[in-house]
Amino acid sequence: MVSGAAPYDALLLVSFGGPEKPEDVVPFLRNVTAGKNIPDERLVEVGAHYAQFGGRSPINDQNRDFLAAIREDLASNGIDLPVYWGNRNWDPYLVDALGKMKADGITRAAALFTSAYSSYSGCRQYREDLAEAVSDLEGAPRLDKLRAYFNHPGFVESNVDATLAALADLPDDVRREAHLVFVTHSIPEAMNERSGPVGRAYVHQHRAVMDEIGDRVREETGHRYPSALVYCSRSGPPSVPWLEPDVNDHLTTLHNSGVPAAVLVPIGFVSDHMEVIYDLDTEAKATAAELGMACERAATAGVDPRFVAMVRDLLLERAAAERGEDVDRKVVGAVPATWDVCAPGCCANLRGPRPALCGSD
Ligand SMILES: CC1=C(CCC(=O)O)c2cc3nc(cc4[nH]c(cc5[nH]c(cc1n2)c(C)c5CCC(=O)O)c(CCC(=O)O)c4C)C(CCC(=O)O)=C3C
Ligand SMILES: [Fe+2]
Repeated sequence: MVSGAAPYDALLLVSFGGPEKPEDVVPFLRNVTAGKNIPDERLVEVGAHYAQFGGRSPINDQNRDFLAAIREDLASNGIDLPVYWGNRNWDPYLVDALGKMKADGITRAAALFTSAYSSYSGCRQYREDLAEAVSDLEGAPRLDKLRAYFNHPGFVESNVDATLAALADLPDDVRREAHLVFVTHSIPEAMNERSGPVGRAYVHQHRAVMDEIGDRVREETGHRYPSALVYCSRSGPPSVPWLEPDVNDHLTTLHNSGVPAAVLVPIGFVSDHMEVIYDLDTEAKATAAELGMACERAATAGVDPRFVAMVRDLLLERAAAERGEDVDRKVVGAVPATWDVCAPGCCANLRGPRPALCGSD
């Protein structure tokens, strides 16, 4: 059978994983922070965030919904391809997913990461964990990572509509004076310096998304909302510089300069992860309430049909490229489509080299 997905015989959804019950929280945090320089106080603090939500992260349920939506989208577009799911840090683990794929006779799969941007944490670390997962698995399927999709129209347009909807939810009398506050996960400055093939891709890619959303919101509303890129979820010791400003500090700064309203746009997250429901919906919303600022949070891409259809588009694009055909790589904004195969040293591991899949190194 020749399908649009050839040479692939499967799709693998690669994600972070999260705890599903209180007893999972400590072992999950140990998995995430093994070998990382994260202070104990930070772990206690993050453990309390999970406890506040019954010890259950929303991320796995969101991936289950995403998988169901991807399967339905592929099937209704005539693409008969099994879809698997594995996580770096919690059950179902990557090694189990790959074992199942091998047992099912899968030989070559495309992999979609639930991270839209280039950085060690969002790309190479996943590639390293994939390499580790196949290291003891003779005959494991070959894997190709689908390109970073921060600037794919399916991702950006979902976020544009979510921003417009959140603006519409602000009180009428403050809407025109609102600021857009684009939020992503903070990372160490040194990690940003080494993101992508030439460095700083993490911030550069986020800025491109922020600018494109700002332009499209202006087209729709006739108003250019002032914007900033800010960060949440800083960890690591205080002596190590991470990307700033923190979202709470930024809201305070806006308030002090007389801004009465803000829309939080979590462009760094593809669904409502713990960072979104805790750092934004709980903590940042409380900061805004204390300041007396109106504040709405835009929805994440989640299972927006455009975002789900993007997965099919990226799969078919890469499949065609692997077959040696010319491909039309859909992108919006100022940054061109990113590479299919990561170059040597792309998103360098600052702790030293570890084997990684899906790259030329
Ligand atoms: C760039 C980035 C993404 C986005 C890309 C992607 O999506 O992969 C991301 C996603 C996520 N991060 C998550 C959770 C955690 N991240 C931590 C720690 C860290 N994250 C970092 C960066 C990122 N992280 C970094 C540089 C660290 C320091 C330690 C290290 O260098 O690795 C810690 C340890 C405690 C703490 O320090 O906060 C936890 C618990 C969850 C699950 C959430 C849920 O349960 O819904 C998700 C999706
Ligand atoms: Fe994280």
